[in-house]
Amino acid sequence: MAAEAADIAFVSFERFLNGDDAAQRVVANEIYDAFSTVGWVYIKDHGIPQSRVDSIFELAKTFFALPLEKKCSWRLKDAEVNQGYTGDGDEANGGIDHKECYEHRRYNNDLCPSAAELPGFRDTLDEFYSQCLTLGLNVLKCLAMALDLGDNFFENITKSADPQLRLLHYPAIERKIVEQQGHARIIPHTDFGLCTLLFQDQIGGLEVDPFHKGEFKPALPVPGTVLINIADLMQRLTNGRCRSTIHRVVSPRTAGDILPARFSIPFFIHPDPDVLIDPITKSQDEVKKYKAVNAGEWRIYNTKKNYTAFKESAPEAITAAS
Ligand SMILES: O=C(O)CCC(=O)C(=O)O
Ligand SMILES: [Fe+2]
Repeated sequence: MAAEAADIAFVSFERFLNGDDAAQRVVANEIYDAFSTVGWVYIKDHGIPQSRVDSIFELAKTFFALPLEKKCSWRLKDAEVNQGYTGDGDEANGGIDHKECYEHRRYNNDLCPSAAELPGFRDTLDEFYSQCLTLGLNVLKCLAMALDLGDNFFENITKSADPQLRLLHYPAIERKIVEQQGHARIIPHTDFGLCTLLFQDQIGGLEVDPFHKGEFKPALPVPGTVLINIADLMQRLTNGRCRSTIHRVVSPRTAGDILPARFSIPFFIHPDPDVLIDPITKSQDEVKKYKAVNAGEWRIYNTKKNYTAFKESAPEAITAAS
């Protein structure tokens, strides 16, 4: 059942972190090449120690192993805040996902287990969050360099941004349940912010459809790397130059009637809520492919759309702006 893996480039970030301006520009162009084709890149030598990443997976295991009742005491209540625990079945836009999540934020973080409830959880996640934010902003700086937007373009639109660090658990489950029509571990979707950092364990099952032809290919786990993918707002902002591509999590392409549990850790970067995402054009005759949208409204709209419980209250205004 081995399938050809998606053609996702590997870029070493060491030359960005320690190199001179010329070395940084080479890295920037490599990243841009990946983002403007498949929309995904593996970054290695990124500066976040593997031991830290491993410790976050351990925290996730501890958290999700708690009784459901306990996890529900931190249940996500408000799509506008989008922080806390989401149970299996509570989130999926147009299908059925078999997963549970915990969302961690830097400013709105009331539904986070306290040090007394889960020692080390908040502090370790806070530290990891800043490491992800630093790496993410550096990768965005690469994009700004490659696109000649001014090196600080993204820094300037993320000053008060409150990205979302997500711990994801796909429980062990019978293969035949996940493989029913309309079901998945996470159904095909694009992410809706600027870009996403994604750490995954060794189980597999993440697949990307790079050219939207319905041909999903595995995006294999590679230790020591982080996957980064472009999301919808970046596609809009770059007038389609960077591609937000469809992905899903399904059964890993291995034998067995029971799928083992899988854990992953995405970090979704969104701009400041008051920023207008208006496509950037490079010449006078380039036509804008997308309407301008307000980043804060976009985030709330898309979050509400995904949560079964909040769906009815999703504002209609943005639907017309696609
Ligand atoms: O679990 C994964 O590997 C992917 C998760 C994902 O695509 C998402 O949460 O948006
Ligand atoms: Fe995703």
